[in-house]
Amino acid sequence: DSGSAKTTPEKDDLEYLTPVSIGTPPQVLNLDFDSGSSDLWVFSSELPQSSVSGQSLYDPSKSSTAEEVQGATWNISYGDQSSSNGIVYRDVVNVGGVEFKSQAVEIATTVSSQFTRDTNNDGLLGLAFSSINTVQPQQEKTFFDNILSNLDAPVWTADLKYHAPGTYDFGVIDKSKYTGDITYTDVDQSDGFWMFDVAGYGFGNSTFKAAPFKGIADTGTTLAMIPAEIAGAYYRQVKGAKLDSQQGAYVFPCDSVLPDFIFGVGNARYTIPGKFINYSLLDESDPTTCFGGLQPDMGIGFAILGDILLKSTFVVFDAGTESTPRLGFAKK
Ligand SMILES: Cc1ccc(-c2noc([C@H]3C[C@@H](O)CN3)n2)cc1F
Repeated sequence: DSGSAKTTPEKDDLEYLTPVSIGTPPQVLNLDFDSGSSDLWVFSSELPQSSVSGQSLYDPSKSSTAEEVQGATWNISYGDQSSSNGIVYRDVVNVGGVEFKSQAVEIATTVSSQFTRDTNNDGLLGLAFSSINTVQPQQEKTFFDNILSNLDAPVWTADLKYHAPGTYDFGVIDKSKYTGDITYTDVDQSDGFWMFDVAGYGFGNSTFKAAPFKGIADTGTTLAMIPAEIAGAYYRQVKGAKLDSQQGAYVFPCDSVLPDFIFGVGNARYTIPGKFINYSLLDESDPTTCFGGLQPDMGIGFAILGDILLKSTFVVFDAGTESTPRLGFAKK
């Protein structure tokens, strides 16, 4: 098996939404594929109307193949303190033509206000390791883990783009989506994330600094949260940049020319164009102040390499053969 699904960015590339078919007849929901978590959960007909604002709802009672997982519940919270919880069904799930007949579909009976406000986002599809799936009393597997044995290759890939649709592929590495070689690096899955070593960094007219740090590849995070001292050194190159104490984030004049940011994987070097790092207006009411795509990590012990970084490369999430997972990066 192999398949490919188009993923479309919301405004400012805040998140990328991918159509997923669930049930019989298929109910299509647009999900946020998140390599930083491991639950597939959806807005559902079980939610109170006050929690729904335009999202598509999965209704298991309308699917002839839906089966409730008796007694199972789930409860998850995300980096930004948003959260959701509910009960569990199993149903047919199809992503880009790859199908699994008894995927755990976690239906939300509660969602926090951030999700209610996110009107085009019908739920999340977790692609981190199944060890951090939140279903109790018995953990469920991610879609990737479930389809793995049927895939032509034990991989899924992310080709996210700046202000344009990209693709998530399963079971195939599409050579038309990258240039040059793929550089692979080992993954430490012990925290359930795609965690790897960034070899170092450089920006503007500075030379590359071999200063390794750990980070997770997180398609569900919009920005790139990097070690505070590196973020500080980067924004010192930007005239008028300052750490907005209220936001705990760097802002700068919107007409700033931002330097490119180079990051290393092994011996390879990849460039995040400065244009990507001029992420968005801080506030729609002030057209002169902009918000940075690179921000300091909150001292959690590892960087969170989200879409700002991932969209500058072609990324291979490889489960490996002797279950030694690895990440591959290529230019595009
Ligand atoms: C409203 C909303 C809030 C959060 C998220 C969200 N999705 O993935 C992540 C990151 C952070 C880490 O938790 C795992 N990956 N955050 C999505 C939303 F639509």
